[in-house]
Amino acid sequence: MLRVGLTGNLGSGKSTVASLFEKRGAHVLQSDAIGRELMQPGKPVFDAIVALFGPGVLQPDGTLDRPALARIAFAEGHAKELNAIVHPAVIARQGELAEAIEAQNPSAVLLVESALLFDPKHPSRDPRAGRFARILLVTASEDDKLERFLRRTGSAADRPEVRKAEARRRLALQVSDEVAVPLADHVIRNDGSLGGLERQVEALWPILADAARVPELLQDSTESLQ
Ligand SMILES: CC(C)(COP(=O)(O)OP(=O)(O)OC[C@H]1O[C@@H](n2cnc3c(N)ncnc32)[C@H](O)[C@@H]1O)[C@@H](O)C(=O)NCCC(=O)NCCS
Ligand SMILES: Nc1ncnc2c1ncn2[C@@H]1O[C@H](COP(=O)(O)OP(=O)(O)OP(=O)(O)O)[C@@H](O)[C@H]1O
Repeated sequence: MLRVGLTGNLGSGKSTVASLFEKRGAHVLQSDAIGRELMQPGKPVFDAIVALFGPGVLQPDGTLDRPALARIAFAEGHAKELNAIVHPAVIARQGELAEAIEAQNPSAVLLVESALLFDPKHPSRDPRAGRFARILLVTASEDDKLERFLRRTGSAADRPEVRKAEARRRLALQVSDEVAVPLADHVIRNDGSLGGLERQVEALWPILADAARVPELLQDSTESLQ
């Protein structure tokens, strides 16, 4: 199986790219979705978040108040503590799901989608060394990222400038395209139409599918890291 880390900043278009690959037969694991699943009441991640941040992060129905948690993480500067709870659990769950996919289909292409594959403090520490044979990066202009993020998220009650400031705070915690491009094996530039995005996916898909089928290619890409 070819394990591909699919990354890019908030609003860059990773999920759109992932679904275009999925249409062609790739398997996709979305870190945000796995994170949400692990943050449900009763899960150890949920308990750890409430123990650390207090009952203020709960809604009246007992589920997590995500906007409240986002304020604590991004506006009040506690993202590091939240990440320390959520990320190891997400990575462990991804490992289990990846193994199950590989057992079913040893020549699968698996895309693991996350905005946070690179550590912003040590961006040159290559995540391929441990988890991925390839890194695929989706880039876009900052204006497009912000505009797409605003279009996709947030309640209509929030003022656009408040949501934009929130998006900028999240972006500041992510590795920039400038730093990530030289670290990636494949780059998809999402700076035009959805048709242009699909054409890039169409061109890359046979390369990834071939690499998944031919074990020597996998071997080559991991050996070059040592
Ligand atoms: C703070 C939370 C509750 C806000 O939830 P919300 O529904 O508003 O956002 P959602 O989870 O859908 O994330 C949307 C985007 O925000 C960005 N983002 C999320 N968490 C982080 C973070 N810790 N650092 C930087 N950017 C982040 C990513 O680009 C992500 O795709 C949530 O983002 C969270 O728990 N974050 C910490 C854990 C994490 O890193 N999750 C993402 C991958 S596992
Ligand atoms: N080239 C494009 N043209 C127009 N709209 C686009 C384009 N690419 C993506 N979008 C739209 O922008 C929004 C954000 O895209 P997407 O959810 O794929 O980004 P993402 O990188 O996964 O974001 P996040 O990290 O916030 O989850 C979606 O509504 C998507 O349909």
